[in-house]
Amino acid sequence: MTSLFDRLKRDAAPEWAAYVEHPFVRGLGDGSLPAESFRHYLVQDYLFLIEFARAYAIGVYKAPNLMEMRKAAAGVEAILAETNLHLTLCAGWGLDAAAIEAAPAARATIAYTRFVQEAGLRGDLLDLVVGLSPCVVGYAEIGTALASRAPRLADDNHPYAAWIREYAGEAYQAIAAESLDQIERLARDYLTEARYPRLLEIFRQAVRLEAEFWQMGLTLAD
Ligand SMILES: Cc1ncc(CO)c(N)n1
Repeated sequence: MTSLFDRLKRDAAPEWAAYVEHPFVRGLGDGSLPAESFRHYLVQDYLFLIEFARAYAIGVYKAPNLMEMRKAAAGVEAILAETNLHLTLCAGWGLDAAAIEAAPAARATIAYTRFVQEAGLRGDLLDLVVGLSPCVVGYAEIGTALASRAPRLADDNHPYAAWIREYAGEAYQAIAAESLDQIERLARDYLTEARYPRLLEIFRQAVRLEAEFWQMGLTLAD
């Protein structure tokens, strides 16, 4: 049987392609992305991760049992740990945590984080994890694709090597695999055909908001 995640991805195929093959992603891969766009994106992504961790934390509250509660808590930890990459890269540009946190959130950042928080508050844990899945699973897919394609990644001349290595790396791939397991586990207990269209709508919107996040970085939008 098709997994819930594969079904969602197939039913939102055009939106998924627009996300994982966005021009920003192409620029990351071949190194042609303007440094200014990457910096704007990364500062916003730091702000994103703080609010995204808050969305994950809703999963701790919504967990139907202790095992799911522990998994959700580990998810919060993993998202918060991801900010270390951002702090390392930002330190190279003379930006510390206080400076990044003082930056105003862009509308794309607010739209995406508030959308997933609200989907989780309104629904159950399955609604929440479906809304969170394009993030972790998508970046794992993008990281793997870029690492296999990117020229010059082996030497350190590639301007975005650290970013690509982080998301292609074993630790991040393991987090994405956990996330997929969690969706399928919850689907077994809570998925009905009647609620599938609503889950697809949450998924589709989250994927669109991911593409808009890249677009915000590319165009330096506030
Ligand atoms: C916008 C966005 N989506 C996904 C991830 C992966 O955690 C991230 N860091 N930022």
